[in-house]
Amino acid sequence: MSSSSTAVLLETINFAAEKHRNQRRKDPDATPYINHPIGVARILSHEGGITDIEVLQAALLHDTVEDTDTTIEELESSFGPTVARIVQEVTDDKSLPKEERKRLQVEHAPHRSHQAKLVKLADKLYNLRDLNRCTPTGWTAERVQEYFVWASQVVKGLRGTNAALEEKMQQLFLQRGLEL
Ligand SMILES: Nc1nc2c(ncn2[C@@H]2O[C@H](COP(=O)(O)OP(=O)(O)O)[C@@H](OP(=O)(O)OP(=O)(O)O)[C@H]2O)c(=O)[nH]1
Ligand SMILES: [Mn+2]
Repeated sequence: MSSSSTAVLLETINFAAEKHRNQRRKDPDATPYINHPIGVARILSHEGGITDIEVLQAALLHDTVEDTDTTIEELESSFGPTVARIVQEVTDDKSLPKEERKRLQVEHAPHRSHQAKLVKLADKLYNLRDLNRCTPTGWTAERVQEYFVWASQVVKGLRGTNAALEEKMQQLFLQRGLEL
């Protein structure tokens, strides 16, 4: 890695950490939210073999627009049009009802760019592993299983994106009695 890409990644991690500063995960320990985007980028790099820095940056930033006051314009001026576009592609429209948002993820997944599909895949892999690690506060076993079922529908539309990540995802679905 060149020294400039190291600096770019640190700039990106710092931006995400500041934006998610006051957010926590839904697990009983209320883990800092930033653990999730860092883990998603790490899955892409360490397990998916991804070296495209803009994909790794988009992974670090992927929940900033959906879950904080960050705008796409802000991402574009700080990190450029490609990173901003990938984050836009993986951002749900929070003004829509939840059921509609979930349905649109399934419908749109096959039409996303390759870079956005990579981020989506790693996001789902992280969240499924997190559900196996511990149940979010207030979630029943049925809700956890429903998340797995829905995630398998989304991941179906992401097939052919990254063999290593899809193989690991497949194992998790099989453990739940689901086919991909
Ligand atoms: N498994 C797990 N998820 C947690 C936890 N804390 C926060 N989350 C977030 O919750 C979202 C999944 O919960 P849902 O109830 O289905 O979605 P919602 O937040 O939109 O209501 C994921 O958002 P997302 O990353 O935007 O992905 P997604 O909405 O595309 O699934 C995930 O990152 C946790 O402790 N465990
Ligand atoms: Mn996420």
